[in-house]
Amino acid sequence: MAVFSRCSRAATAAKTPNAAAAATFSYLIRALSPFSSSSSTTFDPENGLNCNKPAGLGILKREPKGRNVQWAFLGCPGVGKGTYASRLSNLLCIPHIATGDLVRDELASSGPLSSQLKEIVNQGKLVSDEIIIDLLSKRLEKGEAKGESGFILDGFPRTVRQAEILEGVTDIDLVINLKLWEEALLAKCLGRRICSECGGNYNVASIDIKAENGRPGMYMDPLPPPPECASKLITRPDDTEEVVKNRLRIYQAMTRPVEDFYRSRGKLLEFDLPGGIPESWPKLLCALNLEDHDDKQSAAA
Ligand SMILES: Nc1ncnc2c1ncn2[C@@H]1O[C@H](COP(=O)(O)OP(=O)(O)O)[C@@H](O)[C@H]1O
Repeated sequence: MAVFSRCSRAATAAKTPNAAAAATFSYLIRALSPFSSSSSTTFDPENGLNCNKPAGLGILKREPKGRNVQWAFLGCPGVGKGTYASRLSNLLCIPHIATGDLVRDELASSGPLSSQLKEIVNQGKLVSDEIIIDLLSKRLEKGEAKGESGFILDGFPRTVRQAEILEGVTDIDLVINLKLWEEALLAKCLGRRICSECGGNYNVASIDIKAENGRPGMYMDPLPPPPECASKLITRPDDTEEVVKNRLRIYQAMTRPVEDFYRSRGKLLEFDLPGGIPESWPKLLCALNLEDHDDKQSAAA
């Protein structure tokens, strides 16, 4: 609650995004910089990636800043931000923080924001910058208390104002912009299933787009649940056709400009997904100058 008050004060007192940032994220400056040495993944120009896992890990060759990575994923609903952010989080041993998950946790908690959020999310609209920053701040604060540092953000920033606030308090290393053909996005959102018990994410959609007009075809296998989850699958209430189409429209209006924000700062990595996980994961690793010698994740795709 203390963080929420600080956030509200900052939002009303500050006139510019950066001024708002300084107040709103004041504790984040303490939380994120300098990085704690207790973390599990660090960039080291001499030795590359230093991770607790002893062998078979990626060797990170870029961003030798001597601290944990701070990356963010951009991309339309259904593109696979969660899938690839979670894989990179496992590989690099840094937290994957999805603001959509924070919103859903808040919804499930029946806290004071719950009914307000339910209406917004179920219509496919964006939650206010103040609320989302408050949820993210609390998550980072909790992580800091556990010794976490560095992060892979998924679903944040989604507005230029969020990007400005984030940029005002920390130096994001890289923003990965995942791209997929629009006809696949809708099908992937509609095919999304979640295990109500373990929270695992699966997809029943089988994407088969035929080649046409010089454009190659694309095939993406479904991502079936393991037998123990098969009878417990649920669909997100905001994954209906009408709401997904609205989310796609809102992405174009509100989040597309965030791409330009990072492009102009030389931080945007554009990545066209070539297909499903087996084709895309190795190519993404390559684009990031990462290696995964112990790629059990693809086998479990
Ligand atoms: N950064 C954000 N700003 C505003 N609203 C957000 C943000 N992140 C998540 N949300 C809310 O949570 C919902 C679900 O987010 P997410 O799981 O990231 O969806 P998607 O699969 O569409 O990328 C969004 O439609 C929006 O209402």
